[in-house]
Amino acid sequence: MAYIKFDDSKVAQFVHENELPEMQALVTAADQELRNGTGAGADFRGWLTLPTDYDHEEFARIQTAAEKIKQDSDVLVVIGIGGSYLGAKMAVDFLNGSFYNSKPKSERRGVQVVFTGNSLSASYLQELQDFVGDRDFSINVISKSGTTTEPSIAFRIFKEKLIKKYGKEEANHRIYATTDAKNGALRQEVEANGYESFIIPDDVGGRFSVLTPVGLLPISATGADLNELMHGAADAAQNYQDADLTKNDAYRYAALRNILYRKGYVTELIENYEPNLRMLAEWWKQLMGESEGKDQKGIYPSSANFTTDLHSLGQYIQEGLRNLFETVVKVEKPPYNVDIPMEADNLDGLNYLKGQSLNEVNDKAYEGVVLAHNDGGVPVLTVEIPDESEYSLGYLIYFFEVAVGISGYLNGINPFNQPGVEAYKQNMFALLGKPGYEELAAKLKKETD
Ligand SMILES: O=P(O)(O)OC[C@H]1O[C@H](O)[C@H](O)[C@@H](O)[C@@H]1O
Repeated sequence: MAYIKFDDSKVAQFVHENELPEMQALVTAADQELRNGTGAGADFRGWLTLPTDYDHEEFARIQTAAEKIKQDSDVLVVIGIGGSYLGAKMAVDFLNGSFYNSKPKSERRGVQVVFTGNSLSASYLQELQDFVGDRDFSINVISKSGTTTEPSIAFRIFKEKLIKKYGKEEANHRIYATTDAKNGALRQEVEANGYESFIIPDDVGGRFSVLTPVGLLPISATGADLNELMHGAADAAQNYQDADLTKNDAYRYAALRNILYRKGYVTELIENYEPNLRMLAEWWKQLMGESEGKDQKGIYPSSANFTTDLHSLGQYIQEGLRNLFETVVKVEKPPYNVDIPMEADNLDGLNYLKGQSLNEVNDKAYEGVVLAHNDGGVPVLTVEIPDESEYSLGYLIYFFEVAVGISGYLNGINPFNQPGVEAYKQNMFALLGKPGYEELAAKLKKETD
């Protein structure tokens, strides 16, 4: 029995029975490109074997660092953007629920973990500084390139606060840097100041890096079990190796989304029924969007959070432009369940729910939505995980990572680069007067005059 249950029965009416078998030859070719390194971007496949092939000494050092942070800090300020933010935030929320940071210390397994450096909002930065206040804190600054503007600015601000509070020497012991082994400004700062540092492997791109120190230190600071997380990913790596579409659900997912894409279903909505999975969608959107949106093609990855968004986007999904398909990430057994109280006067008429728990009501909502959206012309895929454990999260991460690798090759692109994200940065640097950008600045000035 598969650990993740992948249900594609609700795309059956949109996909002819020949279509999936017809994809097999292409999937087999994509699998070979991915496994043998003959496809584009082959230098960035480190995530494929990462769940078993990682630096165990560093892994232990991460856990030691997390213990130290738990001893000497109330808050860990995690600074990063894109792949150096989304995976960590997604995992922290997934594993600890919606109110982790608000819980009293005695009810938390770790320190409060807050995130910044993921926008250029002065207000957010100020509010976060106020939130940290006079309490003890440490910083985990994360940047693969070590040169990204948003985290660099946030780091300067929180570093200043840290130095003011503790003095330079103690501050240096409270900064944990996760970056490239050799390159980038952050690595230089590590060398100069002796921060404890962790390495983002060269062959793992940012959006595939959640199981590297990028995600592991923030996750560990909340007290979550890193071994179980890696164990889940390792089992997934083992179980999603067969190129046979009847045996590999991650590959089947990749094939089906390409079949749907070619029929005009060009937008995929990732959906959940649990608010602490909201950031899973944000992580997934970078994974899919940066991997697949290139060469003027690719599925547009979007999201909806249910049942919340049934009351906002539901109308569009049901009856709007028919270019959508849905992928639901469903949790079979969420961590909690709640009974709905019965009232003698039944003024709100809810007593018909007698004997049904809130999780059962949520499940019925899911079933009702799938049927309605299917009737409305929307194909629905479901990826069901048993629970919200570390093991399940590791498994799920790997499911989507391997799926996007195959999916990208099926669509004839390099799933592992992201050339397009540089375009705006050049303009921004020129407009801000960064040295080396004088020529572009003059050109932009002419265009805007
Ligand atoms: O980790 P960093 O080098 O700071 O990069 C953070 C992010 O910024 C970029 O713009 C890339 O598009 C992302 O792939 C990356 O995850």
